[in-house]
Amino acid sequence: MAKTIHEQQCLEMQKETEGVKAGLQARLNELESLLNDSNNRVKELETSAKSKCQSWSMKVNTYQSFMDSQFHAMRDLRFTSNAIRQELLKTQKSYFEEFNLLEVKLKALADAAGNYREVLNENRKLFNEIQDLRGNIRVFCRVRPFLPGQNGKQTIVESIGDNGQLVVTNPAKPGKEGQKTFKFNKVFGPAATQGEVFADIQPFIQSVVDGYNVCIFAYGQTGSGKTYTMTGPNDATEEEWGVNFRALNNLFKISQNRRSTFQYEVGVQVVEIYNDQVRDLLSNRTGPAKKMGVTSISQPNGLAVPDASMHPVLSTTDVIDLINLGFKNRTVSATALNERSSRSHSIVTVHVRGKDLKAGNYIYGNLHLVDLAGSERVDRSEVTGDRLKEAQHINKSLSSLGDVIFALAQKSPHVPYRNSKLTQVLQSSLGGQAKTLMFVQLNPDVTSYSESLSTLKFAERVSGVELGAARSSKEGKDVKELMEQMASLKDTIAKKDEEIERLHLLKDLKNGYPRIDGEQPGTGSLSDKQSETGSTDDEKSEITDAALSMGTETDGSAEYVHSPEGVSLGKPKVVPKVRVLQKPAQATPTSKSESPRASSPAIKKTLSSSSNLVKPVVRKKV
Ligand SMILES: Nc1ncnc2c1ncn2[C@@H]1O[C@H](COP(=O)(O)OP(=O)(O)OP(=O)(O)O)[C@@H](O)[C@H]1O
Repeated sequence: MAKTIHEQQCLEMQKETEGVKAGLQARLNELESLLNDSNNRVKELETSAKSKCQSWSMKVNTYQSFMDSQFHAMRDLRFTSNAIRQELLKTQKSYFEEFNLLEVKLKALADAAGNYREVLNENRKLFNEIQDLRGNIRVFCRVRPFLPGQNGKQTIVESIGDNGQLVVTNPAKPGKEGQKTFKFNKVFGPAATQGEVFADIQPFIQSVVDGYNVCIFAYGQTGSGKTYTMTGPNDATEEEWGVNFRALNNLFKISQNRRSTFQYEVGVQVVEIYNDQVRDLLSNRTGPAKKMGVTSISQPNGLAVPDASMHPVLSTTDVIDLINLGFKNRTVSATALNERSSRSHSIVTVHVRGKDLKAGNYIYGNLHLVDLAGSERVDRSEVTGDRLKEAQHINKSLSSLGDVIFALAQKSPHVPYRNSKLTQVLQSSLGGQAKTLMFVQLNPDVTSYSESLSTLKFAERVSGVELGAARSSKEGKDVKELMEQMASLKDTIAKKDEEIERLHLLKDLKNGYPRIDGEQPGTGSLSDKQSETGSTDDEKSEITDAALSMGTETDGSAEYVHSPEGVSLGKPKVVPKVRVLQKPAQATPTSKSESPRASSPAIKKTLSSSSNLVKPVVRKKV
């Protein structure tokens, strides 16, 4: 039994052991499979770790090479920055040195700038003094070339000297006998270009910008080239521009050059004087032109014709447009001499106002550019009626212009500006500080000889008596002699001045006395008017008297030539004769020119002492 129990126990234990063994075997299997799984997993992990490791090592390599490159770049940068710093220090040093140098130079410049204005003013003064020394009334002569189709025409011009000498030959008297010599400031031959002519005018334009008044006018018979000189031919190219355009162009150029010191404004008026009436050629008005009044130059704005439209101009193109427009409106008519001849005086007035940018004050200058009407004699033009009236007005105004210039040159105390609208309009630019330049235009054709001679005599009268400062600065025997003559002439003039004063006194006393013929002024006949042209007003008589005292000749011969420089040709010791052909109307009782003073016995005596020297002429010929 015990054995059975034991056996049973053994069996149970065996069973139990087998059970445990089976369990353990299962567990072992399980563990084995787990181990296998783990091994696989480890392998997997190992593979993944390896690949990650590889990728990391690649990344590390990339990073390392990036770091290396950055390091190199940094090193280069450091080098560059060091080099730049060095360069900067060097530049700074050189800048510093240059700044110091600049400071020294700037200081010098500042000092120079301080003196600049003074030097500028001094230069301006000197420039204008040089101009004054040359004489404030200057006469240039220009000989027109023969026109196309005029080949083979005979010229009256014998020779043109560099010194302003012009010799003309009378076609009726060939040889030396028929030659006459004239002297001007300059003579331009037929080949002279517009540019060459302007080169001699330019200093006048500079004077305008410096605050002077300047008058440039062209005088001569119809077709002698007045318009060509002053404006140029129709549709002129820049080469052919006349004085007008070139003057304005130059004016703009000078003002531009001075823009750091002066600010200039330029305005233009264009008027014409026709039959002694002033018309605005740039007016917008339609219909009949408005009559314009002429004021005295004492007007604060300095405008002689305040009613004429004023056009601001900024460029030469503006000027060309305005002048062309103005000239289209000019009064022209057909004459026997020229198919379309200007019968009026055209005046382009340029007003210049310059503001001194430092001082703040203004300077004013004006420039009158005048294309005068043809100066030919009435009978030559074969005109009657209205044309005759035109011609008489032209004659009168041209004579008045001559008288004014003559009186100015004589330093006469009375300048007869009021004798014509022309001289009234130009008053601010004639006399005083003003500078006057006359172009004497000549047609060289022999058929125009007598007109040309009369033109030259007019110019001679204007220029020959001018007593500019230049003469007083010249040395030499001739000049000394001339100075003595001048002194004696001045004495004579002074005596005449006294006489004039006396006459004025008498006139005042006589004021209110009736005219001896009882005729009212202004109702005179044509001949009356011509007498008036030749004589009337007080100033004219005064000038004529003064002129007569110096010796008046009437025969028209030119034995003695007055030169603008005071150098005589031919007979230097002869006292210059002043030719006064427009004699006052001899105090004839019917003349409108008869003034109350002429009825005074004293005055009659004065006039009669000179009246036998001069014949009254229908056309004033100067
Ligand atoms: N220096 C010159 N060179 C070339 N042609 C000229 C010159 N001067 C004048 N002429 C020509 O001569 C002609 C007459 O000139 P212009 O019209 O200027 O005379 P004018 O004196 O003004 O006459 P008007 O009194 O009738 O106005 C024009 O055809 C002009 O082109």
